[in-house]
Amino acid sequence: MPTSTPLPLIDIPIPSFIPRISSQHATWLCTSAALVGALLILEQSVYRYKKKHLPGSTWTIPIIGKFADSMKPTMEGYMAQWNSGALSVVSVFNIFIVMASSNEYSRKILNSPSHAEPCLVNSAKSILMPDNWVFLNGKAHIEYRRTLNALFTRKALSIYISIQDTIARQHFRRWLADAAKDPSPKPIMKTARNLNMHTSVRVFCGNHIPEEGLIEVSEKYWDITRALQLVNFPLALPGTNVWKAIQARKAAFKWLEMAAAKAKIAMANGAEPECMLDEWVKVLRDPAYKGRNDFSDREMAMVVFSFLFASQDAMSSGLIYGFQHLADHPEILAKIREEQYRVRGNDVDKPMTLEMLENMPYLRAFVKESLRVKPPVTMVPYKATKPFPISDDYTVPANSIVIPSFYNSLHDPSVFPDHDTLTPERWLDPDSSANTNPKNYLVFGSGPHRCIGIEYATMNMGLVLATASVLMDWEHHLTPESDKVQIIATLFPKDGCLLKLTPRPKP
Ligand code: HEM
Repeated sequence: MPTSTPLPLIDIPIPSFIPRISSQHATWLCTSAALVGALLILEQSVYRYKKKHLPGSTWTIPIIGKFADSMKPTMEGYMAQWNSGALSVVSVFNIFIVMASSNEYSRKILNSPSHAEPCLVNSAKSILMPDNWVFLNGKAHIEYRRTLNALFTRKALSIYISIQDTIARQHFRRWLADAAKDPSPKPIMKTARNLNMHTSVRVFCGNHIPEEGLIEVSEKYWDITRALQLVNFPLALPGTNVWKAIQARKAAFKWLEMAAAKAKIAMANGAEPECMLDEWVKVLRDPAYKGRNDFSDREMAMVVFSFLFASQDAMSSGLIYGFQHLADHPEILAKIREEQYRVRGNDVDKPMTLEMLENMPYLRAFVKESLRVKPPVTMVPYKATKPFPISDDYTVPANSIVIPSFYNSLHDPSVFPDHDTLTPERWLDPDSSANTNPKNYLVFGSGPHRCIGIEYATMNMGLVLATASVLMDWEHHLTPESDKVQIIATLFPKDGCLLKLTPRPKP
């Protein structure tokens, strides 16, 4: 019997300082080793079976897979993966991941709700709360989202734009005052993030949140960004990123719920809407409105929080690269300014309106192009809910993660000649390949989960950069890291974009 057969190991002379292993122990050790060995072989076999002919490592590192790479993602690493094939695979902690890099496959994933649905990073459910609308799918998601469309109508956007204008000017005054005290170039990572957070909180909640609430939400938000990394320690133990993010969400919720309650009171008292929550309550109270109208303060807070969650990092990334691109391309900045002075009639104090923005095609083309060259979101994880026949010769196994990536679509040389060059003009010619291939523009995704905040996001980027261009001059202090990308949920210049700001004389 194998259990009673003396094992060669036991016959080897053992140094006296090593405790002698009894035959029972040895059997136990051998069985365990055999079991571990069998599991490791099984792990490799399952990986190879799922991988089939797709590019990717032939073997996966036992247990952890590509965990080390995913802890410190780099653009170069992602690009190597995307360029290895239109579909390629990796495995992290035995989670089988199919990466799609071509326009065809990326769009197919985004537009196949019966086979794949968004799967935010593991930590998202504990941060956003499991009953947040962003986790809905199918019909329930479509219906919920329809009610939220009321928050992004032209009427709603015209309320938001005046708040955005006021806040951008306040921040630029502060930026210039700080630069006057210390004129050395400073990274705009933090200042641009603060501007965005301030804008979002006031657009979403108006003055229903006091200044101290705004400060608390802004300061704690970085904890949420950190917990959004693709890979994080999964348990929310005290001190971990996810735990800190949950504390930040609790603090934000306190203020957001209060704001929802105050908006309801203000609208019941006949006030005019001054922010998104007001506008939402007003729509719900309209006798002509036929949809659901029983939104609790908590549910409204969850929606507003989902918008903050979805927008803060992407908007900051877009804005920071907007400043960097303009500084590095003075000829483009000059054209933006020319358009600004013309549309504003040389009055740089004139607040921006939707009508003015509509008369600034060059600005809009620049925003679109800047987001194309450096898309804030390069990919969105989805999960295959059942076997997903994505191509003629490959079916994504059920429960795998399947990640459409946008970078190759946005840098496809056949659609965007000179794809790495920032050329706003490509959007001004209706017959350009950029305009005749709108399906390649995946900056905001595609399909049922396509970004709901597109109009608001592009309006905000345009307004901030345009207003900055007439109030300030900025010089980019180049470092060896300026053109390198760091990925903190979204893309940022590795050196944080160091700018030297000075006030710009009025025309
Ligand atoms: C430059 C800024 C932004 C970028 C690049 C961006 C990009 C994206 C992308 C790529 C998606 C996933 C789409 C998909 O799966 O097909 C998304 C979803 C979403 N975005 Fe944005 N976004 C931005 C700003 C905003 C803003 C300002 C808001 C809210 C005010 C917002 C709210 C959302 C929401 C709620 C979703 C999920 C929609 C759903 O599941 O139905 N985003 N965004």
